[in-house]
Amino acid sequence: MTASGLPFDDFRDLISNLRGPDTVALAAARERDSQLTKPGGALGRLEEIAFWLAAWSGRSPAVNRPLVAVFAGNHGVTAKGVTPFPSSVTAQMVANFAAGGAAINQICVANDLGLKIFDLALDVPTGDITEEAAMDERGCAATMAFGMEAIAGGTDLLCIGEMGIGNTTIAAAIFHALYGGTAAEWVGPGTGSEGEVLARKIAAVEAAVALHKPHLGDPLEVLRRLGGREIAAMAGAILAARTERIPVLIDGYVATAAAAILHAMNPSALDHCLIGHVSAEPGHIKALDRLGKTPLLALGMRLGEGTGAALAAGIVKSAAMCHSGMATFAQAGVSGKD
Ligand SMILES: O=C(O)c1ccc[n+]([C@@H]2O[C@H](COP(=O)([O-])O)[C@@H](O)[C@H]2O)c1
Ligand SMILES: Cc1cc2nc[nH]c2cc1C
Repeated sequence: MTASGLPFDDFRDLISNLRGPDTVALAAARERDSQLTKPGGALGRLEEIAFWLAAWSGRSPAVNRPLVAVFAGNHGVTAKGVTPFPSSVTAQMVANFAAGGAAINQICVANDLGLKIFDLALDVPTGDITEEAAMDERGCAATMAFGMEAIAGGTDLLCIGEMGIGNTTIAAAIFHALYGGTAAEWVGPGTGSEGEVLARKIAAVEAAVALHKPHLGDPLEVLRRLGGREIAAMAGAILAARTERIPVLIDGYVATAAAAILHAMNPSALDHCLIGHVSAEPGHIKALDRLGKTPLLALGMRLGEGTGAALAAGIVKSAAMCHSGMATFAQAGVSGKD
């Protein structure tokens, strides 16, 4: 935070001055790929992933310390009856993550990924977005800064995930504010809302966007007013990864809402990110279209926790291993094309 400026000023500066891809590392990766023992292009999107790793890490493609960061927050809007589960489940699931009992724990073990959980003042839900701003500017900026620290321990592939009862309402409000359309277009079942709960969810998203409308031209105001702490922290983590040359995998509908805030500020802000999977939440594919992103996986999942990103990390690891470990035609004595 600057001594004189407003809390958001440093983020605005950072986002408007992002560095681009490392074109030297990218060219070297393309050159090596052309020599590997396979027909050119035969590894399909795995080759593109290896090039993406080179461009955004600035090194030869490698994934040695992949990390899943899961950010957890609670939301005042749950008072409006927008989700079938009580907010207490957020802290209970954080305890389950710590004990190793959640889906994300198993996927991390299966793919040899590190896992860190960041819980964000779960006892103090953010403001109910249908009545007030979720956060004040200082709190929102401080939470983004906290998210930036997620990579302090070091990683070379960051998977972004979240846990927060009520946060599919929050994500829908963010997408509705950024991309327009109707509230109903962006609202889906989340953990399983239907009937009256779903109707209240649509009404809450409509009411929140109407209340804050005059301020929603500024994406950081969308984040502050309609977001939540885990959304702000994910935005901070994605941004910090860019400045530290760490490629990022984004999870589902909710994590994508955090990414969309950065993209609205600078359309190149997500160039170091791939989308791990498309969630079953119906608004996700529409949001990905707006971001110009093609997800790696489509498994009908709608859990959150970073599970879709973590599964995709297995593919990214394989892409890096093929690139770094395969023999060249010359090394293996395999004949090239006539
Ligand atoms: O990100 C997704 O694609 C996604 C889709 C459906 C549900 N979720 C998870 O479900 C929780 C929020 O759902 P809800 O119904 O309480 O708004 C939260 O913990 C999310 O991680 C996440
Ligand atoms: C049990 C449960 C686990 C979750 N993991 C992510 N969101 C979740 C929501 C619920 C309700």
